[in-house]
Amino acid sequence: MNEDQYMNLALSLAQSAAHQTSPNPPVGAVVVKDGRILGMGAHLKAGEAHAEVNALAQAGDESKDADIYVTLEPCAHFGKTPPCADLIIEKGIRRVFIAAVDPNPLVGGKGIEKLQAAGIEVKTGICEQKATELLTPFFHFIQTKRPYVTIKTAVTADGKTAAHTGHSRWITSEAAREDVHLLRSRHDAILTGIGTVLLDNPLLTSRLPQGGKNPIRILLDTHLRVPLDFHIIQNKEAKTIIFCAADAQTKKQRALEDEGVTVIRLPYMAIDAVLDELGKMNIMTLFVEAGAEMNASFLDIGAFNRLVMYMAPKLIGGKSAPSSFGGLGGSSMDEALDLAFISMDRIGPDLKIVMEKR
Ligand SMILES: Nc1c(/N=C/[C@H](O)[C@H](O)[C@H](O)COP(=O)(O)O)[nH]c(=O)[nH]c1=O
Ligand SMILES: Nc1c(N[C@@H]2O[C@H](COP(=O)(O)O)[C@@H](O)[C@H]2O)[nH]c(=O)[nH]c1=O
Ligand SMILES: [Zn+2]
Repeated sequence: MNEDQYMNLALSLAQSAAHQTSPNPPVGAVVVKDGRILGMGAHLKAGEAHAEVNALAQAGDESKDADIYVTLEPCAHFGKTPPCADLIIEKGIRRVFIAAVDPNPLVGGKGIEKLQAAGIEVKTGICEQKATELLTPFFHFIQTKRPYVTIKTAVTADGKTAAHTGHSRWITSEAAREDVHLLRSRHDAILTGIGTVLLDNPLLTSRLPQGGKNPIRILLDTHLRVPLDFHIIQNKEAKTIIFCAADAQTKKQRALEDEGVTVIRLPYMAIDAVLDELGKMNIMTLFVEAGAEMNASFLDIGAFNRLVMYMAPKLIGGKSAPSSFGGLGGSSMDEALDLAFISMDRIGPDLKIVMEKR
């Protein structure tokens, strides 16, 4: 195998645990000597061993004079775990191959410096594009202290998210809806608005045949209008946090808190303020599954990173049927927000289109 193949193996290890390392990045590592793989590992949980530690533990004493392939620059600081750069030096590794450099101000470049100072040969940029894609949410979170935001919308081919009556179940197929649940399980939190809750009474859990983590439910409900008997309050399979305005009823807040709900009052209900709060809670990835008005408030300030659109080959029509983004909207196409198409896949009879904001 060549450098790229070993790095691709490390990347697939990182990818396999990508949804469980938050707020740490997903990282994979492979230890190789004379064409033989001596150890491989991924970072599995924040606060636990880093990928390099797991791979070097497997390689044991044979690590001396071996090569290590790691998808992110080895850390050089004491976080919850000791620095990987020191361990790599201690184990007598000969060469270190790195995919992406860590933008974390604590780490960036320091790991490489330490390794080179110890006479270890370091080569960076192997499969860098793939590694950077996988690390995008983490890099965004580290640099902005806000979650990486994915908006999901399900539309008919004429762009509607419901009939003009509000009826919407279902637009997309079982298969597409299961894919949504997979996405939910890959996110730390899922956000919706009181409009969607009053219309759909959603559970917002990830109900997958193979199981999966339930994201924390985030509800923006300015005046605490959510009925106490709704699923988002009564269902205890996931935590629910409600953001409301400073003048919301304290009686209702107490009743919600008695149900185990966390209520956070904001001086002003704005997406920026919510994202800052979620960043402070170490929520690295946020999934927005809401209605046109909520989506429009994210669009107005460009506060999202990715848009996942599920499109069904159906036409419903209706001049007042809702679409994915409401609000006032831009007044000329020059004001349109430019995205880029990242992928387009078929899921059952539907399309899954992923776009990213540049
Ligand atoms: N109407 C459709 C969707 N509608 C999604 C709604 O916004 C709402 O989040 C869901 O109904 C949530 O329900 P629960 O969490 O499963 O209880 N989403 C989809 O992907 N396809 C559709 O056809
Ligand atoms: N997960 C990971 C790294 N993560 C780096 O270390 C920071 C977390 O440190 P700690 O709190 O000790 O877990 C994280 O913000 C990122 O900069 N580094 C690595 O060498 N290998 C790993 O597998
Ligand atoms: Zn480390």
